[in-house]
Amino acid sequence: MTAPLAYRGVRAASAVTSRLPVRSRPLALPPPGSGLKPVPGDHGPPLVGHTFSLQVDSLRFSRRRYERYGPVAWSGVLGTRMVGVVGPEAIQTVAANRDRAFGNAGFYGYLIGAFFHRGLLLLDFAEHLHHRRIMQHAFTLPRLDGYLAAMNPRIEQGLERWRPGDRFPVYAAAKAMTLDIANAVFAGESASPRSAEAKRLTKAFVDAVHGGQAIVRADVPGGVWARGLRGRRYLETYFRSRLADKRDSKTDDLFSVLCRAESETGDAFGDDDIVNHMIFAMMAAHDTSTITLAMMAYYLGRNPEWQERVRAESEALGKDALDYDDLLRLPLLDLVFKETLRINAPVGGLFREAVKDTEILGYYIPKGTRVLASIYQTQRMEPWWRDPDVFDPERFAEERREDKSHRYVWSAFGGGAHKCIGLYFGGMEVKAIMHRMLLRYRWRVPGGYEPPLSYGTGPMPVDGLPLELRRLESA
Ligand code: HEM
Repeated sequence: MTAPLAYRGVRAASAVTSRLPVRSRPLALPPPGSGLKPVPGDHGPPLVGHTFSLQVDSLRFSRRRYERYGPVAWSGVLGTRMVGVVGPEAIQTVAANRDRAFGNAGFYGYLIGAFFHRGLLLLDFAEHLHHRRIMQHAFTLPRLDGYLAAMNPRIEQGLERWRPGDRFPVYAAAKAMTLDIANAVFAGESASPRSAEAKRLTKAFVDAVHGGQAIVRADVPGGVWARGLRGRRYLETYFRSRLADKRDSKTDDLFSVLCRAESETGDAFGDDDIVNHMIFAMMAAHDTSTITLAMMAYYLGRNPEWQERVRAESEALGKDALDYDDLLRLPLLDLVFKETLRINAPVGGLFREAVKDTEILGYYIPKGTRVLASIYQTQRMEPWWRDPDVFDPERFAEERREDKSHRYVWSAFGGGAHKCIGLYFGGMEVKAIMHRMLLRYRWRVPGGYEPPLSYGTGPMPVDGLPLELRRLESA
């Protein structure tokens, strides 16, 4: 299985642009007497800047930049100037946002606003808090238990459809399964995943997600952006046309729950809010869980001793379909989950825009500056992690707890007001699928294979991620 043509094209472009000379200069001069330092950096080649290098080899690019400029540096990326910041202190400044200096609407609006406008992550300050308080009610423990119960049969049917073989594309299979789960558990779509209705919904959704990752960010007919806009329009029509029924229904899918959700003060969502939140939440849940599941399978394939340990733990539980409480009985699986998210954070960074003049680690950040707080890079770099490229789940075990060195050294779910609202949902989904996968299959990575990763919102495999998958004798 080879990487798609588009990815190979971007890699070739990166090989060219990364060799072109660049001119370093400060982003902006700090106010005299402020004691602040100017942010160093360079735009990169005209127009494209460092877009290609960041997309095909984000880690190498960031490590080099760190060596050259330190923890705060600016670059030209995706048609804009962006300050990248690395390290737990810098992430904390941005995520905790104590001075209320960083807003989400500006940079996220620029990147994905055309497809996901007024999603929770794109709201700011008081309005964000108001919406979050209502949405929180869709993620309580009893709700999670209900979602898991609805998920279990879909997981079983999905795994049943897998055809083991020497090059089983686990990323593609995980994507099909999480999309099917999203249709059922989020949208409450009862149609079979093979029905025309479910396929249309899935396609619209996938197109909208891809739209946000387009390099050519314009409505060119037939282009990724244009397909994304079409997908968004379909999703709006889909959810809007079902709203009245959903408001009357008592079902337990997220769509229905959001229609009924109320904050402590009795506030509820209007129709537009529900449509916008549904589209965003499905996006936020989907690629993140899919990448985590596929990469977890990859690391377990490369580390058979860990695969056997977590399989033994799952077998000892003695049941296929998990309840929410069972997750506590799978501590080794939790270590593997955390380590996978450390090595391969699917949301690689937090995108913000300064809403007033401010500073990060003593560097001057003028109002309007776009900032990326780099989670992926921080989780993969010394001095914050020992042997950062080594898969070592036990670094999270009670005796070691390497993640305790700083509150933000492991921040795969972000932090502060916008911390992932679906973190327990995501963990539950990934673990429930992996648990059943361990009971049914054994797998390994074909000799020497390493997945080519493209960097969209975070690192993701581009080739389907082939594994040698075999059914267990006893399954
Ligand atoms: C392994 C899976 C997941 C990872 C790694 C992840 C990661 C993240 C991160 C890092 C953020 C913060 C982004 C920022 O501050 O800029 C975030 C926000 C968010 N996530 Fe997740 N996520 C995952 C799964 C989910 C799931 C399953 C859902 C929904 C069920 C979800 C819904 C959201 C929403 C709605 C936000 C915005 C929260 C806000 O702005 O208040 N995520 N996620």
